[in-house]
Amino acid sequence: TGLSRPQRMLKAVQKNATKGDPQSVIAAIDYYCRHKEWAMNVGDDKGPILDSVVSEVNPSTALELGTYCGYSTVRIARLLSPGSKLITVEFNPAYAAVARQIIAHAGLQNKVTLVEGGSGDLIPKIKEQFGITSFDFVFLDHWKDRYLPDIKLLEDCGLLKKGSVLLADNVICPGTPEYLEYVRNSPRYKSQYFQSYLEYTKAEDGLEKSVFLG
Ligand SMILES: C[S@@+](CC[C@H](N)C(=O)[O-])C[C@H]1O[C@@H](n2cnc3c(N)ncnc32)[C@H](O)[C@@H]1O
Ligand SMILES: O=C(c1ccccc1)c1ccc(O)c(O)c1[N+](=O)[O-]
Ligand SMILES: [Mg+2]
Repeated sequence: TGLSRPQRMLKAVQKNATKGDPQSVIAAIDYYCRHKEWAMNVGDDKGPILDSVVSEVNPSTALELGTYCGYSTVRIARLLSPGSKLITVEFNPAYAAVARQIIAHAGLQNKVTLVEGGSGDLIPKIKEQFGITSFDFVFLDHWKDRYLPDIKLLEDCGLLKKGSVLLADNVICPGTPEYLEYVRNSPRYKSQYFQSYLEYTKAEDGLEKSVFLG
């Protein structure tokens, strides 16, 4: 049956992107997904919004839930200051294998720790395994029904502090109604919606930025 979609994406990166150049990796993936075959990367409409929030927060510690092929991992890691760390979580081993190669092609492997496993299993182990006391920034982009349970888990594990920023993809399409209701009505969060488009399409989608108030 040949190569998988992630493997075809990896080939496009290896063919068209310059090793050690994150911007060319991002451009190669966006070109492939816009002109050859759609894939569920945050993409080049929402990507600049992600970039602006990451740059504003300038996190020392960052967490990404849902790696897939590593597109948003590269977007985030390329903006991190020296010594900052991004942990990204992916429970599909085939996707994780492709992501490692794409992250390496961008030359960002020293800034990124890719953990294979489920977010629900990993989050409670983060403090002991990585010596991280809290996250400055969290990008939520895994299965949409996991957003709410996982932020509650982050709260309960004491991994959020006053000022921690959560940025959630797909709050309109496919949609995350329970998560939105929670962060928009909880006194513990200050939320803001950034309207955009579902990656590589004209459908509406957007990102929700929520600041933890402690
Ligand atoms: C939309 S894709 C991630 C896209 C990526 N953030 C980007 O923008 O390039 C969602 C990914 O989350 C993974 N995933 C879903 N639920 C998960 C969970 N509970 N723990 C870890 N990975 C999960 C899926 O296997 C899939 O690769
Ligand atoms: O759920 C889908 C989906 C549903 C149906 C078919 C393909 C993808 C999706 C669509 C756009 C996203 O940005 C995204 O993060 C996801 N996801 O899987 O997490
Ligand atoms: Mg998404």
